[in-house]
Amino acid sequence: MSAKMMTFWSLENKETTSTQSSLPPVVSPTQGTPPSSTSSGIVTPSGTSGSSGPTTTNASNRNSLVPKAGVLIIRVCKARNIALPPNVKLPPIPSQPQQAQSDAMSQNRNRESMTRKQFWWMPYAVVEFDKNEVVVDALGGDTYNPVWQYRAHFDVSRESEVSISIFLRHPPNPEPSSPTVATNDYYLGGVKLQPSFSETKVEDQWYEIMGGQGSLHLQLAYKPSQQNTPMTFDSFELLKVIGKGSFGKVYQVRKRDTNRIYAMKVIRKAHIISRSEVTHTLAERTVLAQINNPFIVPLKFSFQTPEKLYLVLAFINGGELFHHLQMEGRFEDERAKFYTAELLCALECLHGFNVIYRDLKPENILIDYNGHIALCDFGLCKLNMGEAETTNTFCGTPEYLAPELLMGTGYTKAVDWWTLGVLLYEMMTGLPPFYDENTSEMYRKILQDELRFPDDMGESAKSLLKGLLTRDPNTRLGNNGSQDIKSHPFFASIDWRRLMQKKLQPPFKPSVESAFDTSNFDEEFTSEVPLDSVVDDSHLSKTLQEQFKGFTYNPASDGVMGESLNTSESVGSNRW
Ligand SMILES: Nc1ncnc2c1ncn2[C@@H]1O[C@H](COP(=O)(O)OP(=O)(O)OP(=O)(O)O)[C@@H](O)[C@H]1O
Repeated sequence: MSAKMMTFWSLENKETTSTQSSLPPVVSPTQGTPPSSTSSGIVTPSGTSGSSGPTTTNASNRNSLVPKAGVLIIRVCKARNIALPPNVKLPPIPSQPQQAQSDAMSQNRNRESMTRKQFWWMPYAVVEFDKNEVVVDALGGDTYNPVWQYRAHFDVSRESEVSISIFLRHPPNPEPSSPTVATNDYYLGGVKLQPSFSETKVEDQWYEIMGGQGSLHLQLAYKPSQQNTPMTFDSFELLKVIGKGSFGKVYQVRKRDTNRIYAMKVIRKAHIISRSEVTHTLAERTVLAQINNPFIVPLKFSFQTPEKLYLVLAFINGGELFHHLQMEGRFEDERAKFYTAELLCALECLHGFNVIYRDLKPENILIDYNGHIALCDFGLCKLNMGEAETTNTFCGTPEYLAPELLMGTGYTKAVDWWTLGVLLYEMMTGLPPFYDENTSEMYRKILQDELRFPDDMGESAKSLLKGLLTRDPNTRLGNNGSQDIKSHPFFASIDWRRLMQKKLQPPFKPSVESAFDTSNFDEEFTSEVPLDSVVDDSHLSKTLQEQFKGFTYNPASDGVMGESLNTSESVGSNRW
């Protein structure tokens, strides 16, 4: 595959939008008619009920039943009668030398003396709430009746499902000298549930394990925040540097009170002002805070100091798609299809909110612990793009630029379908379709060259790619709605409803040891000492500072968690 690609956007080209025909009203997700694209599964038409906002197929809509910010305490107790997937034959389990293998019943009495260990024969659980994942190793029990007795606190900033997935590690390779083959751990099933955000209720129940056998004992309790403490940098401990973008660093951090691990993106105000990027940065914050889609990285909090802006996001620890594609060269068809389908749902959701993403590329796609997609980096997205609206800003990443963007004749949401085609092509072949080391030559190829496919590519993949990589955006597949892409034969095996519920088992699960694990991130970053630099450009004028009004987002102190996508300047509080 090509080297890491840099996003750019032209400074000469001011962000402009023009409307070609009479527009449908630009609708905020919190008011009136729902966004036009409703098939993402997140937003469904609200017209029938006459309600004041979109409703959801699951409880992931933060505009309905929005809980007050607080902490959700989840205790994963134990499971019983778990079964291994058919055809899995395990080697003999070593005799039980460790104390952790003692009888499950003694766990509660004797917990402190036991250690959690990664015995391959003991299932581990991945607990997830709002894309925040905790890996829990067993304390005792056995393969079929593991005991975890683990309690985790999750920050609640919006309504989200709790998901518990149970896995078994692969037994060690009996011939250590043979090359290691990356294998997925065995998935033994899981439980998804909608927690009650009622203060008084403690849920204590056995749940049937779906996608496997047996049942799981869980306890859940929700505590709303008591105080209105503003979030500050000191609420977090910096752990590692995990990435660098054009505007600053991204850190892995630990929130001191709940112990949860997050990604913190730090942006210098002076830097974005000098590059006229304030609008984009505020757009990123607005989109992330508003959109609740299973394949988009959620924003948990944002705050600011006179010098810097801080975005606190769920930490997605399986690494960038770029990292995995680089290691493997290209992906099997099924894997490329799965990622494309999840990304299609993310883009469809953004388009439904009249947002164009504009910067799809393997570097901006993260893989979560279970192997699902999480789209990050909304620094280039464009808001308020109704169906008929065009914009002109020349921005993106050279390899992924759509022809109409290169022509400078204005472009619409359809640019995202072109980039989805480029990405699918790159995942299946290892290189973007019109790749050339010389950028000018690459632009020429994007505009003129015939689209070529390797001999071994299947007919339905070719047909989909031809559709998405159609130069004329008006006849490009997806231009009349994302459903046309979903209905393409290439996706015939995808059950879109189950995909949106994250019920399709990902074809690849990254190897992640714990929530702290950064092994899927570039050592170039993770080896760096994590320090938030002191900057002395704190003399931004009051007028300049005014531009950042509304950036701060801390549901715990704001109290209310719903907000509108179209009012980036007026939401949240201005507290710095
Ligand atoms: N939520 C997250 N979880 C884990 N890693 C993340 C997260 N957000 C960002 N990263 C890492 O940090 C890198 C840089 O983040 P991001 O792309 O948002 O920064 P940027 O400054 O906008 O970059 P660019 O210059 O590409 O626009 C990502 O490619 C990814 O590796």
